Amino acid sequence: MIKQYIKEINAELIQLLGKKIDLLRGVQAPASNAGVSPLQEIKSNDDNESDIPSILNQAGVPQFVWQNLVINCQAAVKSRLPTNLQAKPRRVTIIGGGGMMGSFFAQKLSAAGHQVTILGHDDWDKAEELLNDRDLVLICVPIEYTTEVIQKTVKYLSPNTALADLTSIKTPALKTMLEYHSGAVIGLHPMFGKVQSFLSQKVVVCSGRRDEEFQWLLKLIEADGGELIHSTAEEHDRMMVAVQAIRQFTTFSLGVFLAEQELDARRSLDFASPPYRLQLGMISRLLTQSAPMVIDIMLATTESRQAIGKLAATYARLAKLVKESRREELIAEFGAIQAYLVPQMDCCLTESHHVINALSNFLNGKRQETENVGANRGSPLQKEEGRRQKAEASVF
Ligand SMILES: O=C(O)C(=O)C[C@]1(C(=O)O)C=C[C@@H](O)C=C1
Repeated sequence: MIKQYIKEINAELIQLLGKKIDLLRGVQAPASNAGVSPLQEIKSNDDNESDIPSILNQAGVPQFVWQNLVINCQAAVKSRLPTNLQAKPRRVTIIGGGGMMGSFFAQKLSAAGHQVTILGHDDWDKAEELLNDRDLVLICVPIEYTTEVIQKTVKYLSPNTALADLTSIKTPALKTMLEYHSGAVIGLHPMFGKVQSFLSQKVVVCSGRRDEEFQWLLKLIEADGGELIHSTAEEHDRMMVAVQAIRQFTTFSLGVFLAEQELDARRSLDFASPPYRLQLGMISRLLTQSAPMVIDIMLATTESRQAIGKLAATYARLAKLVKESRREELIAEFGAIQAYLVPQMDCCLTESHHVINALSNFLNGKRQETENVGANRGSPLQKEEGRRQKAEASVF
């Protein structure tokens, strides 16, 4: 009885969500002659959202449930943007297509109807066949081999083949591609590790030559919800000092330090605040990446090596203040970064609230699961309650 009722509610919810997503897709349309797009119209009407907290309250729906729904609807709207991907199937070879990023691109390109071949490191005897007459060759090998592989690859390419690479440092790769290949060239850097789709992920695009020959590929990324960031290779590499080298060094060195201290990480998690959990999460994530890639990103440019050296000097200066208990000076340091960084980073604060909310939801789900399993091991009464909770959870 209850099961049937929940099924009906689910069906109603799904229908309504479908309606909302379709409607939002419709309002993504550009501005009409009157000059205001439907999306601008919705955004300008703040009253739309102002009564939501009280409606949620009356219905007994926690705020986070609603927030997650809103975010996921927005993601669905983006990922379902109409595309013209079916236009023309391309012949693509991915060099290094067996790695995480290479196989991600291989899967996305195949799913969009393109003919994808992989050239792995043991396949160079078949290079002639695998690289000849391609629309696109995508180089996706570790940073340390990129330049060498580009030089090896171009010998097999016709000027009609477009050449792109996905490496994390763009200046040397783009320079080598332009120097050795006379056809279309572009440098791409997907700013993510393991993901299921391009949704809300950024891909940096560094123009090389005849960008128009890559439009079908860039559209494919956008149609899957990705965001393209156009930049020169030099600007990209400068930005990577903060975005990658410094951040990875900070995470890496914290990991090294915690291991040196023989931290009982598992036990510490029993006491963990959400930010501490996230910090350990970042270390774990770093450790799933390839060690040479992480280290090569830190060593990539003179600027990144120098910046890491300066960071160490800042640590040393602040550590001295801490060691000597110079409280007022440390508070002044805090004030200085508040004044400089806070006005530039308000969106990051909001995002951190979302991440922490999502983490709390996830942990809550896990705790309920454990309690259910525990209940299954208990008395007949506890077992019955456990079964009931489990059945409810699976129906929903
Ligand atoms: O772990 C992640 O999700 C990452 O974003 C990985 C990450 C990064 O650390 O910035 C690693 C290397 C790539 O060049 C891009 C992204």
